Amino acid sequence: MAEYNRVSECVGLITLRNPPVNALSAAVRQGIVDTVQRALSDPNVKSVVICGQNGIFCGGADIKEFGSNMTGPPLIPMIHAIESANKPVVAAIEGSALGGGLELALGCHYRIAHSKARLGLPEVSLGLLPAAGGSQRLPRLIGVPAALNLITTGRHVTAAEALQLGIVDQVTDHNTVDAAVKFALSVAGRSLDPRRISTHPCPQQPDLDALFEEVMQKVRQSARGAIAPIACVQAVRAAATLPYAQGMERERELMATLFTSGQARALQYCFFAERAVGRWRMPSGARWDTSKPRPVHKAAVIGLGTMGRGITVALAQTGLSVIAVETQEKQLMEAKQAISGMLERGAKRRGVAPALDGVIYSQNIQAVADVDLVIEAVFEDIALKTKVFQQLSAVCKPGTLLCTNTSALDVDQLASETPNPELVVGMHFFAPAHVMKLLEVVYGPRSSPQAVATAMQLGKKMGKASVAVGNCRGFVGNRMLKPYIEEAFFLLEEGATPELVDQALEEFGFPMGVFRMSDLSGLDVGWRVRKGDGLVEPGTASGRSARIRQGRRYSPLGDLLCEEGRFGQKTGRGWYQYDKPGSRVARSDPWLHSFLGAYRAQHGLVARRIDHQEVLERCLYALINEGFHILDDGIAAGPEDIDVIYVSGYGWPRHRGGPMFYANMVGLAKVLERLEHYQQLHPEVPHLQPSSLLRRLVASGSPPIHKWGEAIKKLHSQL
Ligand SMILES: CC/C=C\C=C\CC(=O)SCCNC(=O)CCNC(=O)[C@H](O)C(C)(C)COP(=O)(O)OP(=O)(O)OC[C@H]1O[C@@H](n2cnc3c(N)ncnc32)[C@H](O)[C@@H]1OP(=O)(O)O
Repeated sequence: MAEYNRVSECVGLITLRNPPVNALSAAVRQGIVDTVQRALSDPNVKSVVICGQNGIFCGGADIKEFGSNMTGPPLIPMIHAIESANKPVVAAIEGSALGGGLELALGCHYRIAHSKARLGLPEVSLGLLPAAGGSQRLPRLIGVPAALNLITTGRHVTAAEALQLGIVDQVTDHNTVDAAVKFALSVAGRSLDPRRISTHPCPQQPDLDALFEEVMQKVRQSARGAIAPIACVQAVRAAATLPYAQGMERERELMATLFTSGQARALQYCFFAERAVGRWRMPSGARWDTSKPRPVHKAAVIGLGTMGRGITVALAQTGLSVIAVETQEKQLMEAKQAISGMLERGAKRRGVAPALDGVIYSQNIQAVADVDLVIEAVFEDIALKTKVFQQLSAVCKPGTLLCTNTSALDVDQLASETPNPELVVGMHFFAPAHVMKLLEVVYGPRSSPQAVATAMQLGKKMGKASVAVGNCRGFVGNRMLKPYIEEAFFLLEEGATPELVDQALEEFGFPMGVFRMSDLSGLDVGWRVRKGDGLVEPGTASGRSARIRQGRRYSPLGDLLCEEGRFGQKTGRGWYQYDKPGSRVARSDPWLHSFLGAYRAQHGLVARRIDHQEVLERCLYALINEGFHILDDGIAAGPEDIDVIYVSGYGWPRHRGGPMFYANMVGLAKVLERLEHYQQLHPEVPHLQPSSLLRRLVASGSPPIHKWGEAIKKLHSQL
């Protein structure tokens, strides 16, 4: 709703009230329409101020309403009525003015912002465009290039940048509403014609066609199949080339296409999923809202390899004191130099001072005696990690939380080697740890809720999408990746090439296909794991039996490449070839193609034609199937957890919502039918055997994804 008051005798003050972000719900829109009319019809009111309660102007349209039949007054005429008013209307912007919130402000005649406010048109990140006149007014106000930048990226700008761009008229460090009221009084009675943005022509721009062509090309490249950024460019083009009314019509048409698209649904799902994972719960019943995190002022990182360095930077950038420990002097000095460089570059980018003094370097593990939390990031070796944990248990003050950054080892086993297993959790960072958004917080049966709450809160402070997951081999992300990679290997055996598989996955929207990604991360990583699992055998055997290991189909292709010293980019050869070791541009490698031919001949495999559809179904449905196993096992609390992990850490295209959302969109029955089909063709591949949860969900009528939680509970209680 919107509240109306008269202040300073002749200013009508309208306050948007819809916690937490004053979203423009039907009730708020109705409130604005009513109160604006009231202010305009009151002869004692000379000017109007619109503000939001609780220090936030407005977070935009109410995204929750998008999925339902929208009622209440529409935004466009509401904003138009404000712009057409014959009394000055001033927006008092505190906190955020985003999306429809900024569009409302652009309909006002003046905008006053608090210095800490953020403004933006983030609709593109929800699969939409600013369709309440924003795509038409902003270019008229700030020019085409700046508007294109803001609208196609959805980035939020500070009040200072907004002032510089001309979005706001004044910035204040004081009470914004008071400043806006004072301002409103000062402009009462002035002509409003020049203040109605929709009546302005777009500022002239030389060589408009070339500009739009260049931007469109850039946007198409980075969009990876997302349609909203392209529609945003088209809408701004309409602003630049058409009269306002026709531009609005084009805005409406483009929005109509986007609004009902699967992409908008997926992106809006991601928005809520990212918030839902913060409300974590464990199978024990422990939950986010009943578990109090411990304060963390001082942290330590043990082991300053690539991961440890990134973690140190991520911690220091949150303002924590960090003790960074590396036992070898040379490595410690190298790490210090690298960490300082990363901190300096990060600070420069963010326009702040680097937190160099926040990190203390030491060769001695005793230096961590008084820290609140330790993150161990030594080499992935259970014996080594166990030793470090035992040392930490002896050195640290009582109650220090012990976290392990492992991607594969058993967190429970590690915890059981310490006197206080309740203080142990996994913190699985992704490289580079100061850049990548994802953090899996891994709890074991003995991890205390407080330990989980503390790690989750620290993750949030570091700006990570933190997801609490149970302990199992590979946790959630890597566990699901295994069948995906295995299917890609099998496809090569059956006749595909790395180029074909990668192209199908990249067209789907992954930034890199499985083979280009494997070249980037290093083929030796998986080789080491497979060796540890006793799967690697000398490469001379041939025939089907050579490709069945531990009772299931196995492809030794990756092992054979490693035996050739082809570890990917770092050796200049992998699934592709590179100009030199370390170079990043992958080129097709004729050697690899003849190697595949020889391999198939040796194993009696006849290459067949494989299309993109089969690549997608085999790789993605195998991965999704593992996701259902994970849900059934209670390792992830809900599909949102899996989807946030995949979108934030594994390059799953956000406009497809994550693997479980994608399965829901494709239809669970279809996923089940295709898995059954492939399982019949490949009975020796257990990961193609449909999960029992998937079967049960289909049998119970394929409930929509937001009802899976209930369905899973019900299905479990029936077991
Ligand atoms: C014809 C025209 C038709 C449609 C036009 C659409 C234009 C639009 O306006 S689309 C919406 C554009 N706005 C946004 O994208 C802003 C989204 N919100 C945010 O970026 C942030 O929430 C924030 C406003 C910057 C506040 O951040 P923070 O303080 O970190 O809080 P959160 O945890 O993010 O949010 C708190 C709580 O509010 C819910 N919420 C936030 N924004 C909206 C919204 N626009 N609609 C509905 N609900 C919103 C958010 O989901 C959180 O609630 P949970 O229950 O935790 O999910």
